[in-house]
Amino acid sequence: MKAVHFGAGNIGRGFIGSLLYQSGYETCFVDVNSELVDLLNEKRQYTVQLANAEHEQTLVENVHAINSSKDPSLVEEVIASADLVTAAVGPNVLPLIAGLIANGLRKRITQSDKELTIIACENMINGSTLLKEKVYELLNEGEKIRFDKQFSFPNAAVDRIVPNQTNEDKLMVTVEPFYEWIVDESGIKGEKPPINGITYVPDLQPYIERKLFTVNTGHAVVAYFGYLAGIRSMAQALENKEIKEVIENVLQETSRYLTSKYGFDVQAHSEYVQKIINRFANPFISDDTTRVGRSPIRKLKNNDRLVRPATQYVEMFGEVPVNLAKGIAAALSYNYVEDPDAKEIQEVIQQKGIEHAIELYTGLQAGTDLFEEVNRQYKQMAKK
Ligand SMILES: NC(=O)c1ccc[n+]([C@@H]2O[C@H](COP(=O)([O-])OP(=O)(O)OC[C@H]3O[C@@H](n4cnc5c(N)ncnc54)[C@H](O)[C@@H]3O)[C@@H](O)[C@H]2O)c1
Ligand SMILES: O=P(O)(O)OC[C@@H](O)[C@@H](O)[C@H](O)[C@H](O)CO
Repeated sequence: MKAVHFGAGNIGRGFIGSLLYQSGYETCFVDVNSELVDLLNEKRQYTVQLANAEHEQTLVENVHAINSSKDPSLVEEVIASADLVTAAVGPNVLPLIAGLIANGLRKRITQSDKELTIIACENMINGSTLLKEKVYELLNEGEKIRFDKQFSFPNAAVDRIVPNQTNEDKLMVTVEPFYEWIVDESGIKGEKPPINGITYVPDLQPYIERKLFTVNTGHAVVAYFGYLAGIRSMAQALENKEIKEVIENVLQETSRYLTSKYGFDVQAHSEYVQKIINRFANPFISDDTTRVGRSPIRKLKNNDRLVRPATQYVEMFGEVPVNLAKGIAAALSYNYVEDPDAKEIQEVIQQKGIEHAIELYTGLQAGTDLFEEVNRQYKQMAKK
């Protein structure tokens, strides 16, 4: 079986590539990083190391790579004959790979009527749907009808902490032992991709919200408060009593929303939350607050990990989640100059004021209780 995976980065090699290999796939990575592509083609294998006391290592074999900036037509060819296409490039990059996927699928329909599943493995709600929309924007009406018959873009939730890598071996990836890959099975055309480790569910919404509004909400809050406290290590940030308290309070709010909305068992959910906080503190993993806090404009969007659970909470309980509001204020305060999003937010705040920035980045309306709470918390933080 042949898989094409866009993005040979942390999660691409450390999680998706590894599971694909264990499931019998030969994987072609597609990336724009020449160094990575060349190394993958030279070695044809890489090591995944677990961040635990044993530092267990496994070899991932049967891999090669294509540089899509140099050889786009090769990418289209491999898509035409693939058994699976996956991507983990970041939500903002999905539109940039849509053209290659559209052309690869166009080529495929001239060669066979075999179905194909395309899965975006990004930290966002409806990632594959976004990718599909971007692909379909490039099609004519006839192609859309044909694509609908043959291709599916099921949404997914992926969970495994893979920090930025500092290993001497540039292909080796250190990953946490835990992983979860949940895929929406409704609408898959043909056979569900046989991947050991995927859990197929009939409705992804509870799972993606549970993951994004627990793992990623909690992670982002620790990252922003950690950075603001001058701490660069995620594990160290969690040793700070105030930050630990903030994350616990924030996750109590998201837990109240998630258990009420989806009926998750309260005790089981509380264990899930505790397990996640322990994962963040894994002493064998070295993760940076600036990786976890990266791209705050994306993270502040109204359907992402901070604002979405907050607005849902207001809608469901008629109360303002003050801790989530504090997390949003911390994201707006994040002033790491090497992050282009953080830099832009700080410039907008300086030039146009915090009220303008809250409206612009979160979509919250001035005058609403949530907006005013974020504004109040931001100003309180700025005084410190
Ligand atoms: N690292 C994690 O812990 C983790 C866990 C779950 C989900 N994710 C999600 O996976 C996605 C990737 O995250 P990551 O941490 O692996 O990032 P990363 O930066 O390590 O990897 C992204 C890769 O995509 C490549 N890329 C960029 N533009 C491209 C293009 N046009 N075509 C092909 N490749 C391109 C980059 O060169 C890089 O190798 C993000 O959406 C992230 O939220 C990450
Ligand atoms: O990848 P991002 O920027 O959306 O979020 C940063 C981290 O929270 C994220 O990469 C986690 O490590 C991952 O989602 C764990 O499953």
